[in-house]
Amino acid sequence: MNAKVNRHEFADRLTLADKLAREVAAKLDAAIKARGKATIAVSGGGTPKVMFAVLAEQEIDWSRVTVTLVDERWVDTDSDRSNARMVSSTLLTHEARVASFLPLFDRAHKDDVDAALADVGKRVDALGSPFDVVLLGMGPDGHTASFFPGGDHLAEALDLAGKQPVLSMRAEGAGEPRITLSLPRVLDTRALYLHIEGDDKKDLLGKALAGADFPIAAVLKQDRVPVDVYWAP
Ligand SMILES: O=C1O[C@H](COP(=O)(O)O)[C@@H](O)[C@H](O)[C@H]1O
Repeated sequence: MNAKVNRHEFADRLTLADKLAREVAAKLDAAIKARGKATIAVSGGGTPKVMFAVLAEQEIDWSRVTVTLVDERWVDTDSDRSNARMVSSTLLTHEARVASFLPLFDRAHKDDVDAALADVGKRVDALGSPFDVVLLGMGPDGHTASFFPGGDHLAEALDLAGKQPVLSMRAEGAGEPRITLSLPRVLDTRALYLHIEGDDKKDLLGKALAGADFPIAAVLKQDRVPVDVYWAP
C-alpha cells in the first residue's frame, strides 16, 4: 500500500511559503465555513518559520482555529529548542494571534515526559478528529514528527492499529526526550502536507519513496490520506 503523493516544487523558499500558506489558509477557511471551527497540527524545527509568518497574515477567522503541534522537545517554553516557542513567535502573531493553542509540553510534569502522556493525550483527544490540516517536516535523518530512527518507542508510534494519541520518544539524534503524536493520529486529518527544503532532503525523500527504511517512509506507505509534498531548493 502506498499513499497518493502529490509533489509541488518551487523555484525558491519564499514562493513555497506563499503558496503553502495560502493553501493551508484556504483549508482552514473551508473548515470554518463547513463546521464552524478548524484544527491544525503543525511541526516545529526551522523549516516552517517563514511559511508560518506568511500564514499568520492570512485573513481568515482565526478565533475559530485551534493550533497544536505534531511533536515537541521536552523543554520549557523559555528554551530556544521549544517548538511551542517557535510557533508562538511566528504563527500565533498578526491575524493569527487570536487562534487557540494547545501545547504538548506540560509544565506540571516538566521532568518526566512519560508522566504527562495521559493528560496531554486527553487534551489532544478533546480537539476531536479528524484534524483539518496536519503539517509535517522532515529531519536530515529521515525523521518526521518525533519518529526518530532508533527511537525507543518508534514501533509503537508507527503502529497503525495503535490507540495512544501521544507517545514519548528518546533517540540518540533527538537531543532531549520528545513527545509526539502517533502515526495514526497524524494521519487522522482531512489534509496532510510534508514541507521540506534543500537538495539533501529531496534526495532522502526519493530514497524513502523507493523503499528505504527511514521513519518518513511510514507516512508515504499508508493509504489513509494523500500526502502533498512541498519542496524548494
Ligand atoms: O526536531 C524536529 O525536527 C523536524 C525537522 O526540523 P527542520 O529544522 O529540519 O525543519 C521537525 O519537523 C520536528 O517538528 C521537530 O521537532
